[in-house]
Amino acid sequence: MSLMPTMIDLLARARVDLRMGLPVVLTTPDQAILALAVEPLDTKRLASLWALGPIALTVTARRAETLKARVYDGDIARIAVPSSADLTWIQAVADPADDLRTPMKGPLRSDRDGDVELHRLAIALTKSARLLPAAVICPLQHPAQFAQSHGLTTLPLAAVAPLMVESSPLHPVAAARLPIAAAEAGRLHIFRPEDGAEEHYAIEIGKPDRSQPVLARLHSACFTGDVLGSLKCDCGPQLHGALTQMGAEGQGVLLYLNQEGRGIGLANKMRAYSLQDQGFDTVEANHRLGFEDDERDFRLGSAILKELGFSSVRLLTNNPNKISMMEKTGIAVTERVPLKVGETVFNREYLATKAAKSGHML
Ligand SMILES: Nc1nc2c(ncn2[C@@H]2O[C@H](COP(=O)(O)OP(=O)(O)OP(=O)(O)O)[C@@H](O)[C@H]2O)c(=O)[nH]1
Ligand SMILES: [Zn+2]
Repeated sequence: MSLMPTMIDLLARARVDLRMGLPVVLTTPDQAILALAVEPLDTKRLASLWALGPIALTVTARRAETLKARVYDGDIARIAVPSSADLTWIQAVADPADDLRTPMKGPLRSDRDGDVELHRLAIALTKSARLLPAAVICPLQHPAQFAQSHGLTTLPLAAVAPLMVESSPLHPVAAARLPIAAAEAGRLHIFRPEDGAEEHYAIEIGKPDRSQPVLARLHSACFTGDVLGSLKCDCGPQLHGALTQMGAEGQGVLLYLNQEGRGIGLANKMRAYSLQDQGFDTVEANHRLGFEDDERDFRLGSAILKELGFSSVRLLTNNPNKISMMEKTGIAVTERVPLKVGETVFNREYLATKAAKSGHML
């Protein structure tokens, strides 16, 4: 019995299944659906899905608004898939890449009435799998039998929903001394969540006194900025500026949270960049893709700080949401330390948009 997968294991498995283009079975006591992520969908699997019955394409309300499709279900919309629709049609509705070239996707008809909790779960799963937030869905009559005969992962809503809402507990895995350019007295700690999602890191500079507020930064991963030195954002200079300040003060802690692209993943961030090349700003691009402006979970930051023994911080940030999330999750912010570095001609508009639309302090 103890070797059987727990609900957290099944959730991790479902994320991988969706990324591979496999269906997952989602159930309540009264109904069941088969859900596949649109992004890795192929013609063979789509044909097998059609053989089961009518299909709905579930997208977020953000994407539906761009498509001018009716939203009857709050934060999601169920778009009826016409029997003439092929894979290209489905992917064009889900993916805004060609919106400007082919603006007319419709007329699109949205389903209404009925219970949509399972559709909402399907969208949450595609997001947590860092895929485009869109799923093709078909009702299932005999879910247990179907899942068993096809070898599919089944997630009962009641058991999995609380796991999707809570941040997964994080555990320290390993730590070692790491002298860096900004400070010879560096120590890198690795934290691993129980749900199989990305690991996160903390670089501790010096030996900060746990009874005092520590100079801290919650840095979200930005491969383009941190590693490649992209001029489109200010992440690289912020990362190095924060470490340099910690080095100069002789102590501090920088959390490197693997929430690339404000939590949408690098592939989706590149989709957003491509939309930005078409003239949309950073917030509009996220919305056209079907995401909120910011999909990050900053509770991770407080969990890691607590695990390291800190209870209060002097937070290096310009983002008021980071401060309120720290406070809400039990880390006192005694001071906000502004971090203004790295403005370029390429990121000036991006920084202005963050100030105008996301409440960033200039
Ligand atoms: N989706 C999306 N993400 C972006 C874009 N540009 C940068 N990012 C991501 O935005 C995040 C920026 O992280 P941070 O610098 O920690 O956060 P912040 O909200 O700017 O707050 P502070 O820097 O603390 O003021 C990183 O995950 C980047 O990968 C963009 O145009 N679209
Ligand atoms: Zn960046």
